[in-house]
Amino acid sequence: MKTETLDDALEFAPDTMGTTHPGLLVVHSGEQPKHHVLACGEGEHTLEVGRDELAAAGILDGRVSRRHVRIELDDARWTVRDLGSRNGTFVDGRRVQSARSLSAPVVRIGHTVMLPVGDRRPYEARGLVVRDGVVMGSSLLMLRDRIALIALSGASVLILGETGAGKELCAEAFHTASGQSLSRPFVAVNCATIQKELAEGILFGARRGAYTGAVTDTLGLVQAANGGTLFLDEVAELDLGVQAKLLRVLETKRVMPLGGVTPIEVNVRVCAATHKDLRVEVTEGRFRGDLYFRIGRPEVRLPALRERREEIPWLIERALASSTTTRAKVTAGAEFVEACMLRPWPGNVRELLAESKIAALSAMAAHHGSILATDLDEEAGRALASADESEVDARPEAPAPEPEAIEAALRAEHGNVARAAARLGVTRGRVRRYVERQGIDVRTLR
Ligand SMILES: Nc1ncnc2c1ncn2[C@@H]1O[C@H](COP(=O)(O)OP(=O)(O)OP(=O)(O)O)[C@@H](O)[C@H]1O
Repeated sequence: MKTETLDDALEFAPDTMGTTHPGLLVVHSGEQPKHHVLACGEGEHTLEVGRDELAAAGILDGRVSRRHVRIELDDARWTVRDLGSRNGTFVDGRRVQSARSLSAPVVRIGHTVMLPVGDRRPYEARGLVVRDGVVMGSSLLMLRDRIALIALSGASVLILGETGAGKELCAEAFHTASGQSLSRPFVAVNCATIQKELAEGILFGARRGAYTGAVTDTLGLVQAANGGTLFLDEVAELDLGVQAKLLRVLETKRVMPLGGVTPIEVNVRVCAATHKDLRVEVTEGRFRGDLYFRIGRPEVRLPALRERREEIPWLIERALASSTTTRAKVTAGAEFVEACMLRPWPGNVRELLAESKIAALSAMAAHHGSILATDLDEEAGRALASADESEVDARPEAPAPEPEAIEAALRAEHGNVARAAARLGVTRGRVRRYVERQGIDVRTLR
């Protein structure tokens, strides 16, 4: 179901003339995160960017030439052309004269990182907000408005999203918008971590003597959330028997602790989250249909970090500011930000925050005040190795390369493990294990 909001007017469907509204989003410059939209002229699809255009947006970058780069959106393809600049144009991390791509590339000129966008209007209208340390680009701001509307309607909500993308923050936003935040409880539980045998006691409580070891009455999480919000993270992992009991609690607004005889009145709002498709879980008999219709609708989808890359420079800044070790001691260089924007981040915001801190420590250990692309761990933010990859690695017909060959490849690739592995035709894991075993410091090869 699509939740109608007043904000839907801001969803910017292509207008009836079929015109697009391309632009360029400056996301980082001069070691600082930015959020500036450079617009093509009305009805135009080409934009030239140089020192003056950036200066007009308040961005001073001495490494950008007066006429630097031209970016064009034509027939759903981006073309990026260097205009004879002194310091070059980089597209997805590689210096180019000209490049064409179907997906929007990461473009770097001088110390400035930019993202072309097919429709600049949401970025202009909503901007980017950092509130209480939470970074919200235009898609998150729209999502927050939707969640607020659902909360006000009194319904529950299901948040779909990958691990680390910020589902719990969305649940907190739901709680706050329900008008329940003032002294009302917000209780979060990760259903994947509850042992099946203990689940009922944990959720619904237990009376003394209900089972061996129950020496006192224990309060369940449902009762703890009474009057407020119960956040059921990874709800698809809840045992089927417990699902039935939870549904009953929600329908009757009464909970019966294990070993109890009198039900207790409870009033909780449920916000559930999962990275699975609950409809498939229902079809395949792992999730109860009746519970799905009670807590699985309406749903909102939290975009993965790679779908909202404009937030990455701001999140890196948050990561550095959140630790006294790194705060005001290192800043993020443009090439580091660019490298981060080119990785898929399967662990989303959680992973980016952690890896930014590690990179900052690496920069500090090397005594440079700016974090470089080479400070980013080779494996950070990359897709996790699949079982297939390890199988390939283990095949007898793929003999391990000689140590000399590995070291030569590492030297040729200046310590870059992924590129050395590609050069040797083996997996990254194999080269990385060799590096670890031999205690090779790849940074000395850079
Ligand atoms: N937009 C954001 N701005 C700042 N920090 C964020 C943002 N989104 C997530 N985080 C941080 O990233 C971490 C992971 O977020 P959260 O726990 O909400 O993710 P999740 O989707 O619930 O993850 P999981 O499914 O693994 O439980 C937390 O430390 C959170 O504070």
